[in-house]
Amino acid sequence: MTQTTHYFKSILDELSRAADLLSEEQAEQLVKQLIATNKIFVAGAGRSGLMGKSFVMRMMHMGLDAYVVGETVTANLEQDDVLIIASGSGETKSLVSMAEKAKSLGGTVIAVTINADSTIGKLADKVIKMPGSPKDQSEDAYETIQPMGSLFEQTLLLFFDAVILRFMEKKGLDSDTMYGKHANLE
Ligand SMILES: O=P(O)(O)OC[C@H]1O[C@](O)(CO)[C@@H](O)[C@@H]1O
Repeated sequence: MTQTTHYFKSILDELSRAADLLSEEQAEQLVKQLIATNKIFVAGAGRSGLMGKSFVMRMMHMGLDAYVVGETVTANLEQDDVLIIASGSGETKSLVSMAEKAKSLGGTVIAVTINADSTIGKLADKVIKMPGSPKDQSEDAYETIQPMGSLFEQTLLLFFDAVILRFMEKKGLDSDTMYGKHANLE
């Protein structure tokens, strides 16, 4: 095994441990919220934002009215719409302001974060706690061989994909029906 494939397996081990630490109840609440909500917005900075984008794409494939905050084409957040904020630290400044704005507009804020006691965690109506180490690992005891927020960002991607599968199960969707909404001008 080369060193790179060895690292690959170590990352998988870390993700496997992360799966055991997720809350089924919090995940189920998120799925229920997606079913009940009119419009869904997802925000995140940097790599956390990239994972959020992939989640929005699948929600669109499932027929949900979902948007990436900051994209050129997005709707307006209205009363009772949901804003999902993905932030490992829960302290990214632009996302703190966004959470405050969404609350002032009557939206429901869901924080997906490592740090439930963070500024965004405290502002949120609901917190989905992710295991892992925040990008600043200097004072964190969680063990990972990966730099900064990598483990959180990978966990986020897999968690969101698992949420998609649960939503599909509840709504009787399959890959064929969703493929009907796949981009066909690419
Ligand atoms: O998830 P956070 O803590 O809001 O940080 C945002 C982003 O900052 C980065 O460290 C890069 O600037 C990314 O790895 C991370 O996704």
